[in-house]
Amino acid sequence: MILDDIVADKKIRLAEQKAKTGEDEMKRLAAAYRGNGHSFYEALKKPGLSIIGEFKKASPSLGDIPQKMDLMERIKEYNASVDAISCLTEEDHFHGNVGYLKEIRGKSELPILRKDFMIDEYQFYEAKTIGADAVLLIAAILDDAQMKGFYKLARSLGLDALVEVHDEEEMERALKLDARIIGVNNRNLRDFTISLDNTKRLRGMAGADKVFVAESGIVTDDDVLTLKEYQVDAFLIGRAFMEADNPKELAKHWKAL
Ligand SMILES: O=C(O)c1ccccc1NCC(=O)[C@H](O)[C@H](O)COP(=O)(O)O
Repeated sequence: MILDDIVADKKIRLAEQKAKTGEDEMKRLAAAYRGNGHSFYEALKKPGLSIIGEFKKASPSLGDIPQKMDLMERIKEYNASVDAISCLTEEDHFHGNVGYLKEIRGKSELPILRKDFMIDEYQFYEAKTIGADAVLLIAAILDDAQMKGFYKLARSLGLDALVEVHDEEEMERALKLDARIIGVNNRNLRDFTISLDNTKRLRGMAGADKVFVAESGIVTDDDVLTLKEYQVDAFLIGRAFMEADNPKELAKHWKAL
């Protein structure tokens, strides 16, 4: 399965990174980081639909994604239309980089989600040093002890955690964790098929006190209207914005639907 390959490659990258910047040094840098603090949770929790606009250059399901505009231009579009930004920092399968997130941080006051495969404490300290406000915890690649430890670490660093689930069993685990932001991924990570029914099925399991995010496969007006009916707090949108000539107008249009 693709997740196994991604995690295996991530472990190799981590070993290389730690050889360059040791764990103690990364912790020191995280403690020394002075940022403005942008609340991912508050940005999604506020009344009305919130949109997280993603920046990605490639993905396993899409391959290389043609870039309609440079990153600077995209940041301007997102600054004028969305509520938070998601930046892929995974190198091997999404062609992401922590450098992109740093660039976004320098040019945006929106909260930023570090979209990566978080499997090691080191990445949380690094997320802090690059100016991220939130990290992704994917239930499918973490056991309960890891989820609990990483969630606690993220919060202790002042980072929010978007806990991503795909099915009922993973949702139960996210609820046991008492995660305050839960995302349902509509993409089946085995065959990459999309089903918005995932959000429909799982929405009821999370109470109204949770910030509920619908992730992936949101491309058409119908998708947006369907998901709005399910009372989600926020959408995470990658492909549609990457393919749009004018992501700002698209985000505004979808909010107004
Ligand atoms: O997008 C993939 O192919 C993928 C494969 C394996 C693990 C994760 C994957 N995507 C990460 C994401 O969560 C999406 O980038 C994000 O939800 C936005 O999705 P979309 O709007 O469909 O681009």
